[in-house]
Amino acid sequence: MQLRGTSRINERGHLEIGGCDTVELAEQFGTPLYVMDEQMIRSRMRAYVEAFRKTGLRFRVGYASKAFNTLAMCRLVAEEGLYLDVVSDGELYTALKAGFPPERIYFHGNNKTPEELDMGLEVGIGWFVVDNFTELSMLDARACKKGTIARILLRTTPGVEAHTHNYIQTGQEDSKFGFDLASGQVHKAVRLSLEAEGLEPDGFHCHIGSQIFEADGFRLAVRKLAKLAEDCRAAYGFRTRVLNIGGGFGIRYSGEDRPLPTEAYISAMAEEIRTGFAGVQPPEVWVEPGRSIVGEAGTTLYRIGTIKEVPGIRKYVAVDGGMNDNPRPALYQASYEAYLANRAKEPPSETVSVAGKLCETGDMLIWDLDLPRVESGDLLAVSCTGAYNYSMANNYNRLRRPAVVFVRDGRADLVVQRESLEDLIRNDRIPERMFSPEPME
Ligand SMILES: Cc1ncc(COP(=O)(O)O)c(C=O)c1O
Ligand SMILES: N[C@@H](CCCC[NH3+])C(=O)O
Repeated sequence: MQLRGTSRINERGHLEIGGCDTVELAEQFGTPLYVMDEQMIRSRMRAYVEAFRKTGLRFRVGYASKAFNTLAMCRLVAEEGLYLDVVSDGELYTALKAGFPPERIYFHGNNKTPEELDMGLEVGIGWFVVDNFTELSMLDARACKKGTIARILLRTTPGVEAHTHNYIQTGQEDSKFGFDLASGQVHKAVRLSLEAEGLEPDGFHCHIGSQIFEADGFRLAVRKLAKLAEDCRAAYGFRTRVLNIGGGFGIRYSGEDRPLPTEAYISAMAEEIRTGFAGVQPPEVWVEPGRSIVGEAGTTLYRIGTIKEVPGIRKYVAVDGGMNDNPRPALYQASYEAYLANRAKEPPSETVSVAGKLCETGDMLIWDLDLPRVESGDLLAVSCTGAYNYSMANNYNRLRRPAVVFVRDGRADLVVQRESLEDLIRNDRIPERMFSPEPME
């Protein structure tokens, strides 16, 4: 059992997070419940800032809010002084409602709608990360119409694709995101944005993948962008002020995962920046981690309900949530670790598989998990659910999305209320014609 952040096992043999007994949290807030270790989130953010400070480079750390975006989370990011990456009007709206300074927000996405561009311009966000030529001209036109100038980064597809354990160099990258580097698309984008009256290009962005465990892919991406920056300086006199290397830093979901320490990723990038910009002022370097800020700080508490044994084959224990609150196992075959929060000191004595409660055979959260003898009513804690769980949760089977609490120093604060049955039908309408007096056949 790996205890992360402020997690520990208390005298009662219960899992405790942020000084709060999880058995009590489950009683107070119900289950399923997302528990977020606030101190751990903050220290993950500070780890990036510290790692960059040591490099001596100018830098910015952004938080990719797609990983977990709520009012309280945006407020926390604001307090920590980070930038915020949003990809929709919904994420932007949440940030603004949380009082996040718009000038520290930047807008991603491969198909921002005209309304989203207008919203960003209206509230004065810091940057748009322009993804394609359609967006380039649309943003220019809309900025001109408003009599303003939009600062932009150009999203590039550098031809580096990183996966958990390795990276590949691709030629003409087949991706829906960004301007392709190999074919020269990005050069055309630089020229167009320099000519555009409503745009001010500040630099480049790339994102090479997610859950990455080595620095080589990031090194190569920096080398490619440094070369691009030099080519654009030589060709158009364009000075790259910002290089955003994206997110994707891996975390440890289970024993096999071996992420590098944050400092190792950042110092590797910094080395490439210094080499790539030798003799000239290096740009400000940005990263935008999501998963590695919140992933390991989240734990989901489930109540175990039914138990079914298929003799000689497998024992299924079912929890009161499933692929609606954590779609990652079903979507990506993601694996998770879990333990009994109410009997955390007991050694494992059986192997079970954890099923969700949804009407899908694929609704399995964990296969072959070693636990003490499980009983109905036990509390299961699944760790590392802070990223892409709440944010990807849905109402399949009309299940209600769980509540979220932030825990810290023995305090538990409800930051997202559990959905109610009423919430589920709030936006439903029955057409008037269905109220017709004629009897239904
Ligand atoms: C453009 C961009 N930036 C940042 C991220 C965050 O990635 P991660 O959560 O793996 O750090 C993503 C998601 O993969 C992304 O698409
Ligand atoms: N949602 C994915 C990652 C995609 C990140 C967005 N580019 C996950 O849960 O791992």
